[in-house]
Amino acid sequence: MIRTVSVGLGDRAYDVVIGPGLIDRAGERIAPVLGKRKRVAIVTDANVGEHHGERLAASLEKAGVAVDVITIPPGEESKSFDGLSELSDHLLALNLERGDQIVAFGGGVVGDLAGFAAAIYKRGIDFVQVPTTLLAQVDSSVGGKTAIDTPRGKNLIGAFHQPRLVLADLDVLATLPARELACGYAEIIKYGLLGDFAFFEWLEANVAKVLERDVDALVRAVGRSVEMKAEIVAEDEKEAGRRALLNLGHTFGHAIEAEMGFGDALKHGEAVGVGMAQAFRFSAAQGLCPSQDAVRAEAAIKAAGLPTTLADVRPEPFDADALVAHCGQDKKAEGGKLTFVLARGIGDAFVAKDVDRAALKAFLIEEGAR
Ligand SMILES: NC(=O)c1ccc[n+]([C@@H]2O[C@H](COP(=O)([O-])OP(=O)(O)OC[C@H]3O[C@@H](n4cnc5c(N)ncnc54)[C@H](O)[C@@H]3O)[C@@H](O)[C@H]2O)c1
Ligand SMILES: O=C(O)C(=O)C[C@@H](O)[C@H](O)[C@H](O)COP(=O)(O)O
Ligand SMILES: [Zn+2]
Repeated sequence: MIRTVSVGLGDRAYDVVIGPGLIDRAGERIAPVLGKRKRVAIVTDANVGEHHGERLAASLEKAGVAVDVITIPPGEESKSFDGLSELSDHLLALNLERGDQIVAFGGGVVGDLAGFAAAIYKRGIDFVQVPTTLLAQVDSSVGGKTAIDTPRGKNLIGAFHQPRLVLADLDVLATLPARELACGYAEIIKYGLLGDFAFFEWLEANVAKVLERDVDALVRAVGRSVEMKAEIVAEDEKEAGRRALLNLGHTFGHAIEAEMGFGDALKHGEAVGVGMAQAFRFSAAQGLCPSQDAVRAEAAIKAAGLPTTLADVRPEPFDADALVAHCGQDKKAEGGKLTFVLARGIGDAFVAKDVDRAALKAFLIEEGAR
């Protein structure tokens, strides 16, 4: 039942271990990647800490690891300059040394924030990811993108910093709220939409099983997602080319998130649901993709209870110019020109450079922005 996927990055290669029962034996797997002093700071949020914190700390201590725990407030708001400042101060107060490590124990918010803190603390220390949301298990814990948000946009301040090990314990998903499970599903179906039609068809048939947390379905869904991400990251770690495909739905999605102010009203996975449906509709409107593929992609995203339109996010229309301006802040933009991930069909995404701003604005107005 345990599946291990390796991220092939030479002397920085690491394993992503997926399966049930990993938290209780995490110490045995984490201790060997630690320095001489075997000391870690677990960074977690209040929800994860309450449900699973003691078990992780006990498992590490049993393996001879000295543990301190730092608990941050749950929610995207923690992925901010203020959140980073508080966390860095806490790490300094513990006097964590360069040979010590951070264990990021939580969803993508904890992973992105703690990973970024690890990248810059005393000019960089190692860290381990123990992802506890479906989204973090299939996506954010793998690949080394770490960041915080600013009011100007999503993940705009950050670093590439790869973890030493990822432990994705499927048992912890038992306590995850259904809304968060759907957010993870958005990033899972992204892999099918961007490059694996057979996986997409399997997801169409098995969406209920994944959302019911059927273990076999989770092993397959998480395993295939991580396998695809690991392969892409190993080929293009710093997003010079193909890695941008993992951004399908994110240029639209991040723009909507920024307009919504990074709160609880719209979660990242939900924004990606809308963004991917928009990427397919925009591709169809540009004559790049059959319109029946856009309809099918949207139906598959909706089947998980995810939003797919701007009106699903809020009744008040979005400002088209503001959305276009956010797209211009996107990290894929080049020479002031917009880059999007578009599709020729389901399972066949590509990177489109120099997307026309007027066409984008007209499309967003079609979509209900004003
Ligand atoms: N670095 C990357 O490659 C990458 C990829 C995708 C997303 N992200 C980022 O990840 C973030 C979203 O992550 P997320 O969706 O995991 O959200 P999250 O970290 O906010 O977690 C969602 C909620 O679930 C709770 N939670 C987590 N695990 C739980 C568990 N096992 N049981 C009960 N409650 C639990 C958390 O406390 C939180 O309230 C966004 O900031 C996004 O930008 C980064
Ligand atoms: O790992 C990647 O590469 C991704 O694009 C994965 C995305 O799901 C993730 O949300 C990522 O943080 C977005 O990256 P960004 O560079 O657009 O901030
Ligand atoms: Zn994402």
